[in-house]
Amino acid sequence: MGSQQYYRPNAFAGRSFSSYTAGPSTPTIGLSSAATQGTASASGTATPDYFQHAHSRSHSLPSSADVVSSPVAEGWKGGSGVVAEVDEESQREKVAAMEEHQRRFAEARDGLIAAIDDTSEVLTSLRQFNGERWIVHYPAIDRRPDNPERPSPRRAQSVAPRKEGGKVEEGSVHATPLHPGMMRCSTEAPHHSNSMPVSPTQCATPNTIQEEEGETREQEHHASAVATADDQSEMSVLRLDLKLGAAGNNPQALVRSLEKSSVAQLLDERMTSSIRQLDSLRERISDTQSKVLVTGDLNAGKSTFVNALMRRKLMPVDQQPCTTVFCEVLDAEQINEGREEVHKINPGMSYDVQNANTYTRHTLEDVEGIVAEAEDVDPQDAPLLKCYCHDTRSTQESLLRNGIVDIALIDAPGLNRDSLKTTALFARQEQIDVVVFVVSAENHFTLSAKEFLWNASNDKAYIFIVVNKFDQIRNKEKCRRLVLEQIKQLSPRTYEDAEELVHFVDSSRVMGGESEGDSSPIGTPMEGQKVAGDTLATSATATAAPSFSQLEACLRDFVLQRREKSKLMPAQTYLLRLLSDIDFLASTNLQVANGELEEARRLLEAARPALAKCQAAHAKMEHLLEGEEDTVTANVAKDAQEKLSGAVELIAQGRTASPSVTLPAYPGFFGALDYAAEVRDAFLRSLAMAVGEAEEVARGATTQGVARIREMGEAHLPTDVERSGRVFFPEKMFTKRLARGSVAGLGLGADITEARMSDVFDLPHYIHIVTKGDGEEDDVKDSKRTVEEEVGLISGLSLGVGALTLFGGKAYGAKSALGAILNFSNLVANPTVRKWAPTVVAVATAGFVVYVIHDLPNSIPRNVGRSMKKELAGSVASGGKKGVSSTTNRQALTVAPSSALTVASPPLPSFSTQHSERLSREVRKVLRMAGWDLQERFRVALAERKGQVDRLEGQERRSVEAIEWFGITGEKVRVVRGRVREVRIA
Ligand SMILES: Nc1nc2c(ncn2[C@@H]2O[C@H](COP(=O)(O)OP(=O)(O)OP(=O)(O)O)[C@@H](O)[C@H]2O)c(=O)[nH]1
Repeated sequence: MGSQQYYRPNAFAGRSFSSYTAGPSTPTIGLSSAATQGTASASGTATPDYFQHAHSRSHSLPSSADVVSSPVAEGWKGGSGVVAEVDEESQREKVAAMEEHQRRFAEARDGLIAAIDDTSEVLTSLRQFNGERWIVHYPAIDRRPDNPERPSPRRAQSVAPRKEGGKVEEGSVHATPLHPGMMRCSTEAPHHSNSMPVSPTQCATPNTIQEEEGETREQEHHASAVATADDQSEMSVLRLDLKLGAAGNNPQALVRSLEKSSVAQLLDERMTSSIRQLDSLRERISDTQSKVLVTGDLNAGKSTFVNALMRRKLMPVDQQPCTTVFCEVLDAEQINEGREEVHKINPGMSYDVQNANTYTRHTLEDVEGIVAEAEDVDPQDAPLLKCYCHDTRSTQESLLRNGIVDIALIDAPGLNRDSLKTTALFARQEQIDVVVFVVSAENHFTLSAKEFLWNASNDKAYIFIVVNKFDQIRNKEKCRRLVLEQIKQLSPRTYEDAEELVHFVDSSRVMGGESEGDSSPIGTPMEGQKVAGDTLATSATATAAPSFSQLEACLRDFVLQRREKSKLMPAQTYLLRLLSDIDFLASTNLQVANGELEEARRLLEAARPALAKCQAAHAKMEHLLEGEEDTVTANVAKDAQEKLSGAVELIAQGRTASPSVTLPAYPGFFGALDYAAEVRDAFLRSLAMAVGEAEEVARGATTQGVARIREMGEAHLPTDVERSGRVFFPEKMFTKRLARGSVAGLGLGADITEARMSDVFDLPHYIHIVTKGDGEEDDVKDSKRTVEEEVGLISGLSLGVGALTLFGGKAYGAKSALGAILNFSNLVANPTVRKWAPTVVAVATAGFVVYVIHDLPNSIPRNVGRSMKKELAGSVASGGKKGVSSTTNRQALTVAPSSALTVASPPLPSFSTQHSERLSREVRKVLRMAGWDLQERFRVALAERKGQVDRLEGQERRSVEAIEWFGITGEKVRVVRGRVREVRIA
């Protein structure tokens, strides 16, 4: 066996690691037996250098106990010098193997620590990615059978597919060969973390073949644990524990029913707890200390056993149950700067040896008092003691100072109903590497013991069992058989390794043979022991019986081997499971992201052109709408203007604006004024008819406009956009005319219907005819003439006629009057005329009056028409005197009472302009509404398309990012996973 070979646990099985030097300060080969030491010195093969280049805590040759207990050594005992040389060679090999073992342990530990750090980093960034940039998909969502588009990502992508019989299929990327045995192991995953590779057979028969078999078995054992951790068909560490409500039986259904964000939130919590777990694993594997919990039935001799291991009386021993505290025995030399003392942890404090506030100091002698004080305390509140003491034995013999690892021995209270739970909880703590169960050979296993063992073996698989007080048993074989049978039931694994793990001893004998209690004070080193630093001189009383020495040797092996198993393997198993989960998550999410990217790009191929098309259609439609609105409105306005202007012209000529309205019959001279009123009414009705006709034309034009807008919608709106269901009712248009209460809603004042004298005798008109000789009037001048002026003209003309008769008279109106005077003067200058003038004038006047009266049926409509035309023409200037037309509704609102003759008023549009504006306004309103409806549909369609494109672009961006992220992460995880898988735990 060369120094390069891997450490093989079974090579040491049945023997011991119990021979180590005290460290670099004592670089001698610490042979414990004087004879062996002598041989080693004589041969001169043990050089100090050998240990110095290796480990600070190097190991040496086995102790005498080893030699005595080893079957090989038994055969060599008392042999020749050749035998001694072989022995020396064998020890050297052991040392070399142990060094290699330590090196490999450190390598494995460092590898796992690095993997823990990497995994923690990956998890942290996954959490961050989950929260900020991507909702991590939980595999159960995507592996639904009803979604064939998303095939289930194969969990075992990096695990060898298995065929019938456990053979590995070709193309497997898994390096570890799988075998039928693995299937069984797979179902017992929890135990593997504590699995003990040493078989009883190998312990008893250390031949080469069996060692090799043992090695193979060990490798397989480890491989199976690794494969089990790797070969998860479901999520394990990051598995969501979904057991809620009706869907509790079907977590996948529950996952699907939950929002993805809720699942991601649950996953985030799971990842957070995994990060915490990684931290604690890191702490645990970095911790150089191993904890050994000594527990068992009441009065079984636990304290005696601890004292025996320490070779000094530390814990109080009594025939009555007495231990009520958890007392952790530690090496003062290594941990407490060589000071022997007891730290009683203050309740509720987390112990820190550097922080004196977390504990109170006591002496070793105080332990008995503390234990006595705590007798009535609830086990849950049992004090925790840290008991620092020297173990003055050599590293070859001492469990505490073994030269490799710091060990803490914990003396726990005896199991009874009250303390069972507390101790069971304590035993399950991850920090506990080994449980040593002390049972009295006299009582075997009590109910509490069975319950504890049953539970503990689930968690720890292997329990170290000390059957104490064996000296009290007469029929030892029977006792041994019965106890082993019980162990077989309670902890099968322990039973399998019974030779290593079950020891029948008499602890009290180690302590000087005082099985009925020792009266020596607590803390007293045993006879033959000296204080720390002194060379050990083992006395006859301090030498344990062979069976106890063998127990110690096995316990040391067990603890040291367990240390590696219990510290590293859970970390490796956990890491592999976690990394497998992350890898699974990464590949699932990679698939999902690829699917989403593909989907986003496929949909974008259609969505982007659809958006562009919609935008273009919208722009075009806006332009068309504007044109349509303007065209229809302008046409309507023009038509109305023409129609109504024509109507007003007809009225001005004394004709009705509509053929369907006829003038009333003339009632005679005495009814002339009433006739004028009826004519006015008829004209107004005809005007209303004309307005109605203009409105009808506008309705038609609007209906056509609305239809064209609808057609525009049909032509340009995307096909998937719902069309407007609005129905246009043209008859609802123009229900309101200009002013309520005005005549026929024409926006005219009520006084327009009232007849006036000028309707009957339009003197200014007559004067105009007389003076100008034509029937036309100066509209502008007339329009400026006020009511008062007209009244003056009428009276002036009457008076003028009188004056013509009387050749005298008063002043009469302006220009016409002056013209008359001039004509009259010319006539008067002629003597013939002067002679006949009165007669001629009288006849002419009479004839004129007769003519006027006779022409009234014709002149009244004309007078009324002219008058109305003026009123309908509107005002053309502002700030002028208010005319008759000021009585229109609009002017009535803006012009002050008649007393205010000069007011600033806006120009009043004509009747036809008002109505054409009104019509065009309403038409524009209707068309705008129709257009607005279409615009709104376009707006919604555009927003939808824009939103869809934005969403898809976001999905595309996120998917690309996720693909990159999960690709890199998956790769990283696989690398870390490969590294973890390669870690070989001895
Ligand atoms: N004959 C014999 N007596 C023993 C042995 N070990 C312990 N005793 C005696 O058994 C009694 C109880 O021993 P302890 O060590 O106090 O037992 P314990 O399990 O620590 O007791 P609690 O912690 O109080 O449950 C004492 O009187 C011891 O002297 C042994 O191996 N042989």
